[in-house]
Amino acid sequence: MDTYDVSNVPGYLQYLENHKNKLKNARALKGQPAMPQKSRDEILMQFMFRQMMKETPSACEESLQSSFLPPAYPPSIASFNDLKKVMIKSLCLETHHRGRYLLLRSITKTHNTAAAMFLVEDEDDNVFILQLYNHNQELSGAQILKKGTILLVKEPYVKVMVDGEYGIRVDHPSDVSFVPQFDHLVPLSWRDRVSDADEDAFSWKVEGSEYFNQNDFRSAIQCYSKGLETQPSPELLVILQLNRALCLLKNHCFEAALEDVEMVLNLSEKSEKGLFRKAQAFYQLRMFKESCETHAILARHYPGNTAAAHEYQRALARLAEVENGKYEFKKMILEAKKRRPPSLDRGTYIGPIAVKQTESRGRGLFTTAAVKAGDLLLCEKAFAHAFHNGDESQNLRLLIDVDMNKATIGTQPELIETISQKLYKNPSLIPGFVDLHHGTYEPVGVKEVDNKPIVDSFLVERIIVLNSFGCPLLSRAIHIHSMERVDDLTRSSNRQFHSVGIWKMASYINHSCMSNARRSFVGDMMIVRASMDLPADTEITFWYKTPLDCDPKELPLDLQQWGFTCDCALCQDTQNAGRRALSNRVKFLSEVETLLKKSMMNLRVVENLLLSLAGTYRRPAHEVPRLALYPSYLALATIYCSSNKPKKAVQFGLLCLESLGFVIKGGNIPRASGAPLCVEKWGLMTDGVVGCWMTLCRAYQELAPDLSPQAEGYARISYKICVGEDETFEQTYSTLSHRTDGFLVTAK
Ligand SMILES: C[S@@+](CC[C@H](N)C(=O)[O-])C[C@H]1O[C@@H](n2cnc3c(N)ncnc32)[C@H](O)[C@@H]1O
Repeated sequence: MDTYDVSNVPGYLQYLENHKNKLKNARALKGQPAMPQKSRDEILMQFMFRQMMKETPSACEESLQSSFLPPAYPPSIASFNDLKKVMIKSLCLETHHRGRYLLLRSITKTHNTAAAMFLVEDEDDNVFILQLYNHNQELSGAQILKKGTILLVKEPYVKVMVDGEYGIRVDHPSDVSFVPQFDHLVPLSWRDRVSDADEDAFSWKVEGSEYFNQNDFRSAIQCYSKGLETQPSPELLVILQLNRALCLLKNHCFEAALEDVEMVLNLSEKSEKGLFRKAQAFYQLRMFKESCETHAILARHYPGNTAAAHEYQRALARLAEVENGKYEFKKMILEAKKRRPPSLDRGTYIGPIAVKQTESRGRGLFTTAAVKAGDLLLCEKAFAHAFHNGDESQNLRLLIDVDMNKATIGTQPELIETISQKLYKNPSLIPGFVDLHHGTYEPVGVKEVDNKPIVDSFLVERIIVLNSFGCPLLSRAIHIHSMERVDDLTRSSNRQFHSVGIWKMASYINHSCMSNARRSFVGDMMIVRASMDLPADTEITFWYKTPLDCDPKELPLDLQQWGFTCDCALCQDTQNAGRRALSNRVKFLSEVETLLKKSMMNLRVVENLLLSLAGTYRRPAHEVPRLALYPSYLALATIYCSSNKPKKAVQFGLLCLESLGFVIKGGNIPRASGAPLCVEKWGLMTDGVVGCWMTLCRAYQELAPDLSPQAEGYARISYKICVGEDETFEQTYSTLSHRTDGFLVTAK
């Protein structure tokens, strides 16, 4: 949703086709020996040269990096004990070596491009390229793969890579493990020291702490684990377990950290560090209630621990957000502007909504109580978010997925990696994530093997394709941008974004062009508000793609990517409209748009054309919105308001809202009675609606001053629905603005 899909853009389409051809040619080599007929030195020289060339971008080289997804293959679900060792010399091309494992040692440093890539050797001294996908963040900083790192690859997949080289490709995090030097699998010739037998728990603790001080948490964890195996004294056991818990926290393995501190607290229930780390692990797992409960015990026993007291306050604030849905949105906006990535430390509020089975759209999200337009339904922290800072091409990638016939530009590869690693490190999150819609993809159905979770990165990718949202840094900025473009009639809200994320609860919302809710973003928080009054037990829908800006003939929208066709009233009506009515609609619309772009125009001619355009619709607008009309009505309302014809401004302002499906009472001039202005039914919500209400507010000032603040009130609700909050309304709109739609050009 709102991602940069370039699958049908000619240049990329060609790219996709070329890639498919390469895959076809590669498949023809299936089963042939993979080991190159070159000496070890030749391979090494060639590898280094290629990496050097990749690191020195030439002037003509495109800055956009590509990631290619091969046809999906399942992760290994074999137990290590059932696997036999295979050597490089026996590997075959385009083959998944099921029932086998490779023990490898890196002989070069890592080159982190789309994948972490390096040369490895086996015990026969044969060398080969290894590509580890979804490991870049894991293998960065102090944890970068050093020369001499030992790895075990389960059921290795050997591929002809895009550049024609041969290599082992690992996609699933659970298919590879980093083997400590002292593991019994490691041959003596690969060890720095001959034996670790004499090392005691204390030595392991010292060694672990050295790694910790270098921020190499993976190696530190290995040392502390080894120390724990050597029957340490009770004091040392607690230290090793606490130290390992800290490293696990730093390495984002929050569940394992929790297990360690529980062990400590079983031995010593008042351990200050144990309680503190437990509270931190719960916080990171977003279990704020449990975190607060642990903090309460900590505060009782250690009232002087100021760091813990500070974190307790933080956990209490999160809990309040989760329970009450009260957020300081202005503060969040400032934070989102400053923080990179804009990851906000906030809790998720789930309003009066619940997931339920629908009749024909799988599961959907429903209201559990009646709500009003503008009410907060959901304010959700991203499960994972990959941010792209618009100015740099740094983490921007072209992702080619041959299975799905899809090419996207954005941060999708980073998101696949972030989620794959998050699940691998915190397996309790797997069921909730893989419950998300994944179409026809068949998961392996095995949760763990040898006490390690199985993570399928292709399943992760498929879930991302079907459930991810492209998102701006701030929806408010997008709103401002669309209001600044006064000359653009449509003020497009059909946007595509390079940043992408997964919001699990929002993923259950189905699409309808006749949407009744709208999403907006502040950093990595998604805000979903009702865009109309909804009774209890109503299915909540929003746009995967907006129907507002498309050519009338483009309905029903192309939603093929999600595997369904929209059958809302709008799409059905367009399909039933008949060719003649549709081509007339297109013709009149184009004529009106051309006229409205001119600096001098005959407004009577425009009005007559709009009457003809309205005549192409058969059903009333409150049943089927008249999308081709609303931008022109809005333009006329603005023109009449600024040329001091408030009556006409009211007429066209109301027509604009009615064309979007609104039913408004008490707004017409002359007034039939002194009845208040009242929206009896809300229509489709687009950014322009805010300006339309503000134009009405201005026009009523002269004609019916009591209606003016009511129109402003509706502008405020509409603003809240569009940008997620109304705390910044006064910074953005004012009745004193020199613009008739109240927009403040100084809004930032
Ligand atoms: C993000 S998921 C929405 C939740 C999903 N219905 C579920 O059961 O998890 C997107 C998928 O929902 C289904 N869907 C969404 N809107 C639909 C609609 N208007 N009509 C039919 N299916 C729809 C499609 O299968 C689509 O790929």
